[in-house]
Amino acid sequence: MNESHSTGRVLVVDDEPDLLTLYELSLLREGHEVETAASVGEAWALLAQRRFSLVITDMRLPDGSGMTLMHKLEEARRPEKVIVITAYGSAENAVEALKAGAFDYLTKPVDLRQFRSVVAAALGRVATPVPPAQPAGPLSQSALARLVGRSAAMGEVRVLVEKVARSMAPVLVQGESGTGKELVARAIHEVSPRSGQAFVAVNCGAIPEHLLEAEFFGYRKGAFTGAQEDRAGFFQAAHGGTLFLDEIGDLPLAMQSKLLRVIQERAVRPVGAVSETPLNVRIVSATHKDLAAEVAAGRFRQDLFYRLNVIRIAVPPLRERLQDLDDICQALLERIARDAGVWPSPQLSAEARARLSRYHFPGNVRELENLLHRAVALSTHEVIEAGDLGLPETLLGEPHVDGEALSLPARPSVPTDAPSDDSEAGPLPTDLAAYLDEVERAILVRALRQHGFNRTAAGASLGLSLRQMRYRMARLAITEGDDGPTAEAP
Ligand SMILES: Nc1ncnc2c1ncn2[C@@H]1O[C@H](COP(=O)(O)OP(=O)(O)OP(=O)(O)O)[C@@H](O)[C@H]1O
Repeated sequence: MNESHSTGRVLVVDDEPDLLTLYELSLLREGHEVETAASVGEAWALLAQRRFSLVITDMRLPDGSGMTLMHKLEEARRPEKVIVITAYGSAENAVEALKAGAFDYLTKPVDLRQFRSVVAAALGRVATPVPPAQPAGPLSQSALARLVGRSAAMGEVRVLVEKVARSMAPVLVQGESGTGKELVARAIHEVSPRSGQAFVAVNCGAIPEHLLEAEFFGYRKGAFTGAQEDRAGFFQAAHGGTLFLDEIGDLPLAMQSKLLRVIQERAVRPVGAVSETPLNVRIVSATHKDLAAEVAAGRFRQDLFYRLNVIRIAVPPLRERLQDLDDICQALLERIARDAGVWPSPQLSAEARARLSRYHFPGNVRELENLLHRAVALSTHEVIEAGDLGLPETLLGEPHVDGEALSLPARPSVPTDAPSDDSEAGPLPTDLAAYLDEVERAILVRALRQHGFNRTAAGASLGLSLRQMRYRMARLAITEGDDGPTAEAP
């Protein structure tokens, strides 16, 4: 691993002399300068004399806890990174330490290979911070800058992004579809010391179940039919950087166990390989689902939830931060115009803005983006009028007051053009599957019509992702040609 070449000055705090010697020897062998302390008091005395690159502390110390030391460092605004060592099975302590800003944690009995790898990760870029990577093309603006919005909620999201970027702690980004979860994940990566390394984004719901293991962990040549050469998986590709696991709630239970193991062991074994390779990957995951409810329903492993949910960033739906609408529209219009080579960028008329602020955006910022794309393409002037927006009249609510959330539209009732649900009196269907398909088809077509054939918005109004919507439309042979063109890019 390339980080193992960075050396630093390390303070190790533990009251067990044998362990202290073990850690010390291991660090000296790696070329680090090491000092040791057996209590919070001793450690603080050493810290008063000099700066360290890293402090490794046991959680339980005779005169306090590792957390005490961390809080003292935080209060004194010291730059030292902290790794805490917790007793086996005390995950709460580890989580508490990560939340308090620890770089990472190790569990007793400490595996020395892991120990070296975590230390290397902590010291990796201390000496020479890498400037944030500037992705090429249309993404050239940093993700944090693209996270537009002056609402308190968005301000909080940006503060959290900058705060959590410093550590290794796993982050779970929660929010409805299209709210900007991936943008938040990218921003965390770009602000972090890992920004010079890879950001690998994976949509967990889009990979066929039988390919998950090979895609995530890679495989060795000959591991299965068709494996003609060694291939790295997402984890290896993200080594040193950040792995973004989008739609984590869609991961099947069997794969959840394997993922948990890799996260706990910090090592990955490609399919067909005999040994594991140590890994240094920061995990950011995202979901539109309520994962706690998924755990309660037995669809998501509690231990994995616990691991991933160390720090949670909630991205609110657009309808709950309509104060951001003007700024987001402006940013999106500038981006759309720039990508299309149009100048100056089109503006929204006052009426168009008022109309947008009365819409509840089931597909959130992505829906707004699609809507503006279409409006720019359709409008013949530099000013986009309300009529260019193609907003369905039926979904416009009351004008919002002071950024209050708008109420959602009523749940769709049973479609009138679907087979009748006259359950008491009518005959039972002779083919239940076909009957239910008809009901589903009618509902989907109705939602699509209501949303001007915008699949994202129609799907969101029914609690479905775009992918699920596409799948259902394909299964039920609902084609775009049937009912008019779709309103969004493929
Ligand atoms: N605050 C914002 N300001 C400007 N643009 C934004 C903002 N939030 C999101 N966007 C844009 O909206 C689009 C959707 O964002 P993103 O893909 O991050 O959402 P998501 O929540 O990950 O969606 P999904 O759940 O469908 O994966 C992107 O083009 C993104 O750049």
